[in-house]
Amino acid sequence: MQELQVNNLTEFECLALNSPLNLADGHARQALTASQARIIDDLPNLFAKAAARPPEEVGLDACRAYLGLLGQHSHPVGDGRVFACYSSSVAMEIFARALAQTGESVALIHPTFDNIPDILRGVGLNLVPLEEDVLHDGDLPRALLNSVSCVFVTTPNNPTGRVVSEERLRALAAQCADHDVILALDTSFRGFDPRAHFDHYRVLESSGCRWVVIEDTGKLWPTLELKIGWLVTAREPGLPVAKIYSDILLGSSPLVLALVQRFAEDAADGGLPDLHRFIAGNRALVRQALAGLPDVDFPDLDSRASVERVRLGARSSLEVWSTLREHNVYMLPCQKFHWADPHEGDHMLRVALARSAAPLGEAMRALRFVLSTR
Ligand SMILES: N=C(N)NC[C@@H](O)CC(=O)C(=O)O
Repeated sequence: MQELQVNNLTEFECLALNSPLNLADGHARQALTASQARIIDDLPNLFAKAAARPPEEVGLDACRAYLGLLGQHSHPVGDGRVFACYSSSVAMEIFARALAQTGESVALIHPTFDNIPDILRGVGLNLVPLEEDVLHDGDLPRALLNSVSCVFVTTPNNPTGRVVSEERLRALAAQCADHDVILALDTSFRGFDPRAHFDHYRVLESSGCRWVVIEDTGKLWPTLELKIGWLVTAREPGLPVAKIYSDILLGSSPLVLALVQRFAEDAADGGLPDLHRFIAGNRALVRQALAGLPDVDFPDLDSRASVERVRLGARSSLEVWSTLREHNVYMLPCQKFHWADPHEGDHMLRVALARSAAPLGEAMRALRFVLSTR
């Protein structure tokens, strides 16, 4: 069989897109709840209302609803430094292009989803891996901060689910201020973990550091990729973000913004705790389905994110992935999360949890079968 050449995690995810047993991407693919289905049924009305209002108003209401849902009350919405993009990756590309005009090196959390290092390298930036334990254990080394123009952190991290605490964020922002290093946060998974709902913007705005935050509505709700990535900046980020945003976008769809607002309001009305219980139930299903298999365990016991890593002992994640594919079941081998040292991921898979129980259960039975025969 011709050797399959897969260049990044998203290409692994593309291979899975048409399978009913796609547990590869971290996008929300569970069934709509009843209240979410009512919002979708109301789309014609949403369309008419969004069309009749000034786009800026629609955007402000959507951002306030979403960030307010997640505890981000000190967000600078309305201050000309919140940029709505079609996705968080578009927001990241705009940030990366702006950053590349002012600096050369970025300390990037390791491991993390590989489209982040790929986007940063794609604009010519050099990357220095920032191991999670180094990030979480205390102040960053001065030598590191003196060698980069930006520290880029995914929190909660993907795939580990580790969250930067309020105390750690305050200390990290203070260090970045002292060294005049930009602090960038990708908060795409924040919706799943209440530990990430402290007011990050209050901490950042009072820190004195230059900062950028990328918010992503795309991981929470099954809206068929109708989502917004917000790029939010400090008052004076020292980056041409507005200029590069205008090079790429005039703005995002008022209909999508209005949809995000309605889903955020539904989440505030009990939907978010329900979602947390749903993901926790799926995490328990995964761990129960694989219980008792020799050398199989779960490295991220404290994670609340909508993904779960499975450690496979000496089994090769690529071989397991290939065998699962023969059963039309897809997950993610973890090598490419370890963008600076892929072998660290040789024996781990990532399972997507934002899926309905039936396909998740069927895929777990297939995974248990494959692991029990290796
Ligand atoms: N632009 C890209 N590559 N999008 C894929 C990304 O959203 C998937 C993801 O983040 C995850 O599966 O965890």
